[in-house]
Amino acid sequence: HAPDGAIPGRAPPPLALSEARCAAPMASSEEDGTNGGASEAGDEKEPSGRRRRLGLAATAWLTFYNIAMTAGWLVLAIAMVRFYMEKGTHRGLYKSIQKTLKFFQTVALIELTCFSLQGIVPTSVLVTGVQVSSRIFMVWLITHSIKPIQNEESVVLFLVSWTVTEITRYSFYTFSLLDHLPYFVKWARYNFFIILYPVGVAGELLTIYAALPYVKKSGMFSIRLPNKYNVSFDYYYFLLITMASYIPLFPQLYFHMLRQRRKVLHGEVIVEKDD
Ligand SMILES: CCCCCCCCCCCCC/C=C/C(=O)SCCNC(=O)CCNC(=O)[C@H](O)C(C)(C)COP(=O)(O)OP(=O)(O)OC[C@H]1O[C@@H](n2cnc3c(N)ncnc32)[C@H](O)[C@@H]1OP(=O)(O)O
Repeated sequence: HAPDGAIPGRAPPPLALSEARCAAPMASSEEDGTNGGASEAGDEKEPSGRRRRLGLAATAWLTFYNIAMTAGWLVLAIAMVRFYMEKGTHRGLYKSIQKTLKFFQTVALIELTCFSLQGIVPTSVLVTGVQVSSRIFMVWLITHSIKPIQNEESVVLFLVSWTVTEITRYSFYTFSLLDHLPYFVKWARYNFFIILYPVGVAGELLTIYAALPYVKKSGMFSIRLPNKYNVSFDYYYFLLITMASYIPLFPQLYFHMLRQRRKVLHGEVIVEKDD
C-alpha cells in the first residue's frame, strides 16, 4: 500500500535521532506493510520493515515503553479484579486504582508529543491527539475533579474498556517490535475495539452526564462576569459542548479503526484521504 509518508493527515515517516529529539537512526524509510513484523510476513531474506525503519535505539526505547505500559495496565487490571473479588462492589474501586490510572494514562501523552508529533511512529497525529486528550480530560478534569461521580457504574465501564484495550494495544506494539507477533494478539487488537470502543465512549458520556449537576451547582472551573479581563467561561456548557463533540469525532475514530482492521487483518489497500 501507499508509503506512510504519503498518507495525508498522518505523521511524517520516522526520523533519525539526529533529526528528532526522541528518535533513533533509521535504516530506511521503505514501507514495511501493516502486519507489524517479519514473522507475519514470513520474509526471511531481509530484516523486517520495523527493523529497517527504526534504528536500534528507537526500537529499544519503544520496546521498553510498550513493555512498561503493558505492565502498568496489567497491574491496573489485576487491581480492579482483586478489588471486586474482595469487596464485591464497584464502590471505592476508582479511589483504590486512581494513582495507577492517572500515572499510566498521563504518561500516554508521550505518544502524542514524542512518538506521533515527532514522527517516530507512523501514527495519525489527529486520531492519537483526540484519543489521548479525551482520556486525559476524563481522568483529570472529570473523574479526579468531581469526587461525587467516582462511584458511578459508568466509570467502571470506561475503566474496563480502556484497560483491556491498552493491554492489547501495548502488547501488540511490543510483540510487533520484537518481530514475534502472535496472531491472537493481532486479532484481539483489531477486533476487541468493535465492542470496547462504544462501551468506553458510553461510559465516558454517562460519566460526564452524571457530573453535570455537580458542575452546575458548584460553578467549578467557571469564570463569571464581571471581572477585570471581561472574560467568562462556563464549565457546565463546556461539558455540554464536549459531549456533543463526540457525535462527529467518535465515528471518525471508529471508522479509522475499522479501516485499520481491514488493512491489517485482511490486507486491503486503503488510501486514507484524511483522518
Ligand atoms: C479537551 C477535551 C477533548 C474532548 C474531545 C471529545 C471528543 C472525543 C471523541 C471520542 C473519544 C474516544 C475516547 C476513547 C475511548 C476509548 O479508548 S474506549 C476503549 C476502546 N478504545 C480503543 O479501542 C482505541 C482504539 N484506537 C486506537 O487504538 C488507535 O489506533 C489509536 C491509539 C488512537 C492510534 O491510532 P493509529 O494512528 O491507527 O495508530 P496505530 O495503527 O496503532 O499505529 C500506527 C503505526 O504506528 C505504530 N505505533 C503506534 N504506536 C506505537 C508504539 N507505542 N510503539 C510502537 N509502534 C507504534 C503502529 O505499530 C503502526 O505501525 P505500522 O504497523 O508500521 O503501520
